[in-house]
Amino acid sequence: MRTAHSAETVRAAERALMAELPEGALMQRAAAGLAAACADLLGRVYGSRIVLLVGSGDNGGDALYAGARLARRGAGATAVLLAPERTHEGGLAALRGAGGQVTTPADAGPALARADLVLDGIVGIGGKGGLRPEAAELAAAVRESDAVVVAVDLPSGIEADTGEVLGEAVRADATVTFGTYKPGLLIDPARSYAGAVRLVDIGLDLPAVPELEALQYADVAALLPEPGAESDKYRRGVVGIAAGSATYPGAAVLAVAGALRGGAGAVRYSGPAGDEVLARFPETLVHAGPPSAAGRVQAWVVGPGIGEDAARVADVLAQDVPVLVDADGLRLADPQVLRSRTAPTVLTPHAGEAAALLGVPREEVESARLASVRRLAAEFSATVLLKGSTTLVAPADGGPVRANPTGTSWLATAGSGDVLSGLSGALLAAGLSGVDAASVGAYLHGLAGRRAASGAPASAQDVAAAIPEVWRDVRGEAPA
Ligand SMILES: NC(=O)C1=CN([C@@H]2O[C@H](COP(=O)(O)OP(=O)(O)OC[C@H]3O[C@@H](n4cnc5c(N)ncnc54)[C@H](O)[C@@H]3O)[C@@H](O)[C@H]2O)[C@@H](O)CC1
Ligand SMILES: Nc1ncnc2c1ncn2[C@@H]1O[C@H](COP(=O)(O)OP(=O)(O)O)[C@@H](O)[C@H]1O
Ligand SMILES: [K+]
Repeated sequence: MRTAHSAETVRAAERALMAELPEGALMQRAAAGLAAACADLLGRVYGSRIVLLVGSGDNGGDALYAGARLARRGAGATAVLLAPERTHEGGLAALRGAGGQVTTPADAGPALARADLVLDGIVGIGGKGGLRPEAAELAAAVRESDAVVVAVDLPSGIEADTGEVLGEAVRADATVTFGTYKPGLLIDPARSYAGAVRLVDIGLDLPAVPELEALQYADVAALLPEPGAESDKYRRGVVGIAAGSATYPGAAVLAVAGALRGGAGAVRYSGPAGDEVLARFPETLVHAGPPSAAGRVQAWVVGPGIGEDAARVADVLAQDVPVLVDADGLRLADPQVLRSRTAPTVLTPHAGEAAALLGVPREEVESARLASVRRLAAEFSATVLLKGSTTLVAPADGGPVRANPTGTSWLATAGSGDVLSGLSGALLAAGLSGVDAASVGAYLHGLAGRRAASGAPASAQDVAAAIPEVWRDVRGEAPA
């Protein structure tokens, strides 16, 4: 599991550790890791030209000490000081001692134009609000340079705790972060400014429960359901799909397509698109009546393409089994009923649906995804999966939010959300908790999207068809 902690948590851990270490030792650990990462990226340090963007705090200090280490190995280093009178003293002395030069933002153009590598030490976890004008101009100037840009701790201008980007920010090719990931490094829009992120251990003792986490291959492999010798289709879990309408039969087909690949023992379909579902997937158990009359089901998916059929949504929500509500179902569900359910409920809105549920503009959800998903989970006492460029999953009980690391913008294709709802619903039926079903579903869905697309457009059906391959990959099994 990759874990991320807030700036406040990091500061508390730093204080505790600094009390036990000699003055400056922690910063030296950070600078050593940073310099090593830069050396890797440069390939050859001797003779390379590096520019350090140095703000007024310790983030600038890290850049200066790392620059001094690289200068001692033969790099030409120039520090651009944003606040010459408030620059980290020790760091500046070290850089000068190693033969580094100093300049001002106004005169930085020629050095930036020649640079092989730019180290962004404008601001780290001490940043507040958008970059101030001079820093913002420097961030914009870096974009014009051909140099490799390495952010110190995080790209200056992103909000460490939320992933918001308030105005101009440094666009990095790589970020070297200290002690732990910061939530903003895992959440869009900020994540897309960070490039490849490398974590440098500086010995912090961090709380076991992080603010944010991201599943990795091994975590997902451990959670995937696997039939045992005594399994039958009911023990593996039966997932019910209440989706589709005369107008949108395809949503039913796609949700069933996702569900059939999700590890449940059987898929029941309830709704008016039974013929279309059977034509494509004869293994589906199709029922014409209301969902509650469809027979035994361990979890329901309700909503994709259901049109205005509020009665079908209410019928599903009244059942005392886990329910995943998506698409039209989110609009038709009675909020009071959602809140009062005792079996697990999973809501899977995209930003527009989330905005409608919260009664705020869509842009507000998109710019503050972490706060929005937490608020939804609290307001509806449900696990909430917020779709988008970084899919986030918030548990109903306020625990750590999960950020999905596998997304791809190729998934932004009609019907791919229906596949996700079926897949996650099947995982719910197989016995995973709401948070695990939603986050494992998003993980596999993202990988399947990448696999199906491989650089060219893929349809939602292709995404569903790629799920078995990525399932095998995650479990480390070679294809038969
Ligand atoms: N505290 C520690 O022990 C360690 C800290 N480390 C580094 O120290 C950083 C935190 O240092 P600081 O607490 O000094 O804070 P920062 O250096 O992140 O930022 C604070 C400084 O930036 C300026 N600033 C704040 N918001 C700004 C904005 N919007 N635009 C322009 N300037 C802005 C402030 O005036 C202040 O001087 C970490 O991100 C990390 O890089 C590492 O060296 C590891 C050890
Ligand atoms: N820019 C993006 N980057 C990565 N994934 C995205 C992006 N935009 C959408 N997605 C994903 O694509 C899927 C689309 O789902 P949804 O919005 O419900 O569409 P539909 O209703 O057409 O199926 C979701 O899994 C979502 O997370
Ligand atoms: K920075």
